[in-house]
Amino acid sequence: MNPTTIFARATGTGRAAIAVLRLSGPATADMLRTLCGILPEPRRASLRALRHGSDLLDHALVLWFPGPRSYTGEDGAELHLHAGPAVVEAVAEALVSLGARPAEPGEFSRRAFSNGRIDLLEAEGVADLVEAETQAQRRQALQQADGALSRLYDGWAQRLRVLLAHQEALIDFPDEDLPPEIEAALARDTALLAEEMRAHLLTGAQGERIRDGLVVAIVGPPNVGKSSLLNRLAGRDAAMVSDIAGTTRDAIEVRLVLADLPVTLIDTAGIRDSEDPLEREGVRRALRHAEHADLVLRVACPGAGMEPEPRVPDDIRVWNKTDLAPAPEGWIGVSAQTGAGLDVLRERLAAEMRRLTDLAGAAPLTRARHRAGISEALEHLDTAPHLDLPELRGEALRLAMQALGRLTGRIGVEDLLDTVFNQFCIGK
Ligand SMILES: Nc1nc2c(c(=O)[nH]1)N(C=O)[C@@H](CNc1ccc(C(=O)N[C@@H](CCC(=O)O)C(=O)O)cc1)CN2
Ligand SMILES: Nc1nc2c(ncn2[C@@H]2O[C@H](COP(=O)(O)OP(=O)(O)OP(=O)(O)O)[C@@H](O)[C@H]2O)c(=O)[nH]1
Ligand SMILES: [K+]
Repeated sequence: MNPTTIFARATGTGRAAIAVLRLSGPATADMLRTLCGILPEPRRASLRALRHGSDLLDHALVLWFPGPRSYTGEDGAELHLHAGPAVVEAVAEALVSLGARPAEPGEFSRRAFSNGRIDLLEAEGVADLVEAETQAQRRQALQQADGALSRLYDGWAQRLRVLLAHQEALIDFPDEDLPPEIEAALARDTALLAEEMRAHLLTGAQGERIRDGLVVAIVGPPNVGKSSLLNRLAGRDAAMVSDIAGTTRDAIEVRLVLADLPVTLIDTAGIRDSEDPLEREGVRRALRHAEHADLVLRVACPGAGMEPEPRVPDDIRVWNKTDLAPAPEGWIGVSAQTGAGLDVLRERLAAEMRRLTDLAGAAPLTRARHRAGISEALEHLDTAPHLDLPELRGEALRLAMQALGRLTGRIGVEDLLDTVFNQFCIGK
């Protein structure tokens, strides 16, 4: 059955000069002929009057992409319109009356996937590229969209295929005089592959931090200036400041970009013993945030009790209110009031964040889906050597291969496609 021809606005809906409608599907050529009179030259921007019946809709730049040399692999087109909502609406209505329907989120990329233009990992990379807000996210997304993870996983699947062939040779000729080295080599190569996967799993910590952002919690006793510090770092008055101890009850989160990386700064309730149930809950949450954060800023100041809670070595110790008294040895001295020392603190934070996201050039896994797939493959590889029967060892290798195949989408993923593509925005 022919797929329906779909269309969507590919550009944003804010006030703008140009709006791009993209089309994909077998009726594209007919629709262009109806709207423009003739088909424009392939892949060249042509200025055309768009008409529907007697109605002149717009003067637009029109691009015609005959399949399979198109993003989706189907016939496709782009209409670069004047962005007035009434213009876009008129053209959309004309397309619907010609048999097209609005696309679902991610439907263009889903068709590109179905037509073998991109695999699932590349599609996810494209989705991340569309969402990228920081330069680190852009680089990582582009790398994945360009197939870096696909090549890695395909390479592993290929090695597994060879191992499986050797394993099957052992099954088919059990009494044959296969050199005993084969069995040993198989075990060794399987273990080697498993080690590479284990190392790759570790990159997920960095990859997911780059994609989702790092969490930095600001903790310490009441009134040391945690909220003041958050406001300084955020560059705006996000959290309330007062000289009343226990001002911040629930955590306050601010998103910002530091060292090209997305970071969520969390201001937490001042940690102290309190009878007030609300404040106690605030303290409980503060401790939980500190525990789950990628980095913790431990704040203290003159006169405040120091380090009532256990301190983790990676914590950054910040001494606030240096306008009142200098910082002791081993603390970064700042004044949230005057701004003194803030640059040093930002640089230290940036350095720690770079350390937590450093990949030394490796392509990291970037999603829980990847972590789950690699973990599954790894489990099978780790089990294989402990199975007595060569048939079972072969089956374990096959299952590991399948887990990798589901990551690229090369095998058995129908059930998974909705989850992956529904996360896309419309028009992608
Ligand atoms: N106007 C516009 N800008 C865009 C896109 C688009 O579709 N339209 N893209 C959409 O995501 C991105 C560019 N990526 C693209 C990837 C493949 C093809 C494509 O048509 N590929 C064909 C033909 C290549 C060629 O002309 O030589 C192919 O690979 O066969 C187009 C865009 C970003 N910018
Ligand atoms: N002198 C001086 N006062 C500061 C500085 N930073 C904050 N303060 C003052 O210290 C008091 C407490 O500041 P907050 O930012 O509310 O402190 P907090 O740690 O968030 O307090 P809680 O929410 O109660 O835990 C306020 O009166 C601030 O104006 C500083 O660098 N120097
Ligand atoms: K306070």
